[in-house]
Amino acid sequence: MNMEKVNSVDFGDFVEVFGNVIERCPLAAAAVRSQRPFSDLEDLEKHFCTFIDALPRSGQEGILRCHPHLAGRELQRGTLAAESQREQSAAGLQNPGTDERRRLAKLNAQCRARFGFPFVLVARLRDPAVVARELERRLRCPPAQELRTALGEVKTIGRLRLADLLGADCARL
Ligand SMILES: NC(=O)N[C@H]1NC(=O)NC1=O
Repeated sequence: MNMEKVNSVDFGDFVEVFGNVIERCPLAAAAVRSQRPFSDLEDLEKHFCTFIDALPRSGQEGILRCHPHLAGRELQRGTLAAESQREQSAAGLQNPGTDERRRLAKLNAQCRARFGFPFVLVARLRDPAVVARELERRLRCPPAQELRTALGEVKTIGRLRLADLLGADCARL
């Protein structure tokens, strides 16, 4: 898919295609579309980042809360959004060993209790042991730092999803 196409599709198609660049947040795509025309992938990505940065803290936390748990029940059931299912499966999180599953569930619960939102991390670039180690490290960080880290991960997940959509000849457009 080229940028000419991205810039010319109608609102409904744009939101349909880019509606999960930020997990379960089609509002981001709806807002970004008004910034057309986009010059290239980086420009489009920049507008998604600007949308996130402009939100009040409550909105940024809301974005994080829209993310499914890493290695959670939805992944085992196959009910995640297609992108999440692919990313978490690529990290080997679908079939972790029993100990690893317990460890991740405990870390997820501790994160929710401490920060009020789930851990968000670019799953496809890591494996289960690295994910668990990373979560243990982040659990000890101050809340403001964890919010910044998690939003940085959301942006990277979004950049990779955009690259997938634009790199592939998107059949939905
Ligand atoms: N919680 C969380 O990080 N979820 C995700 N990360 C990722 O790369 N895909 C996801 O679904």
